[in-house]
Amino acid sequence: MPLSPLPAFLTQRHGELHVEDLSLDSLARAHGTPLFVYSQAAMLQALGAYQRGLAGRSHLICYAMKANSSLAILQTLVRAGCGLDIVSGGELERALAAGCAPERIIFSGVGKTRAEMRRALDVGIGCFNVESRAELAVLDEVARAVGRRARVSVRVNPDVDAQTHPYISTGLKDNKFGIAHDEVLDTYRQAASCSGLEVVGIDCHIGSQITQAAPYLDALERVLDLVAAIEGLGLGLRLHHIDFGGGLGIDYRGDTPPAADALWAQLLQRLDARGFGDRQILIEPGRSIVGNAGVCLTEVLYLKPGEHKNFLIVDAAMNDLPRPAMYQAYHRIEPLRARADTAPLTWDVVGPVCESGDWLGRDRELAVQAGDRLAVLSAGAYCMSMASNYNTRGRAAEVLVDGARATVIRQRETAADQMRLETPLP
Ligand SMILES: Cc1ncc(COP(=O)(O)O)c(C=O)c1O
Ligand SMILES: N[C@@H](CCCC[NH3+])C(=O)O
Repeated sequence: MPLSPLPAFLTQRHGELHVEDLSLDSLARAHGTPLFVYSQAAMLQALGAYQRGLAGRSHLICYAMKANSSLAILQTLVRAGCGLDIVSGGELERALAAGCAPERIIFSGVGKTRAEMRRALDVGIGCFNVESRAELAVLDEVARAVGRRARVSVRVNPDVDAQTHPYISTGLKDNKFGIAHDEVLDTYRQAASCSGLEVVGIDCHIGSQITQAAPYLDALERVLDLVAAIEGLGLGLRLHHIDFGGGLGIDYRGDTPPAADALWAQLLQRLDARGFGDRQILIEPGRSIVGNAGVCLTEVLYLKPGEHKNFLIVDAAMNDLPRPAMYQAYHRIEPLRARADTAPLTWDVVGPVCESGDWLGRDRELAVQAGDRLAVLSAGAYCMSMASNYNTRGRAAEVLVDGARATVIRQRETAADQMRLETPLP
């Protein structure tokens, strides 16, 4: 697949890669590597495409914070009008710390605990996206015990093939997510009979890194069929909102997902044609907001040319950026400074972690020397939020760029930080 032009926030100036108005090499020198650098303008621009697409409609864009849950990024998006989609008690606390109004928080996930439910009810979140009948019963019990009614939406599994990596497809019968199509009406009957619950919506999320409009259109038709059936049950149910989940893909390697505004123009047309244009629309985008707004900077430690393979050993690794190891994902890799004095060679870009799966890119043509720095592109989503301390490596630092201003939004983690919660034996 041919590579696309660089994302708009990355430009080549005088042979150096810049993010907005700042040289990435200068940022790497100032803050060390590995370093995540995010462009505020890029994420606001991505959000803007959804806001344009849904303008004039009652809607709530709940950024799926699992994609990147940095407090500063959450604040940026919340201040720009986002609600948040959370999947754990930890994310709930972060969402509140970032200043998100509780009623603009929705809670997804198949394994919510009673304690998480209680806390979410105490602060008054907007909606629970319930994923099983057993969860519905527990939520009812917890809500009654604390004297509240939980607003619920049932996450349906529409059995639509999102045509994405099997690990990130969620809307097929074989996936653990959502309530099977055939059980949806009974689930709404159950919900309607629970005094601790208030039915407010329906929800569906079919997967991630979806690069075509067709799966969304299929899912929409199925969900609307269900809305009609639910409201026809004679239980007096009227669904206030319809949540279409997230999942829109980004360009990693010449991928061409539809633009959010264009996709929504199509979806809204169908929604209106089916007579449901008056419902509030919720969406839960993650990757498409932050994915291409971030890069991970890394320094070349050693060149290790070999008979069969040339290895470029860099200081970022699978613990910082797990997507290649987990999904064989492709992330474009670019030198921060162009080099005229070195012939390009084909390299496997690998990290220092003791696993053969610790690679960031394979067979990459690069002209580099030890000490050079590289940018791993499309690293704004599911990189830092999936980072670990494997090999007792500290998590990377993070910088948010706004024009010519760079703000350190997370310090580099030290070994002492990692040991803070442990109790050594006497
Ligand atoms: C329930 C739910 N909502 C939203 C998202 C966000 O997806 P994406 O980052 O692909 O937009 C996910 C992740 O796939 C999810 O599981
Ligand atoms: N972690 C996945 C996306 C998971 C989406 C959450 N359901 C990725 O990096 O592509």
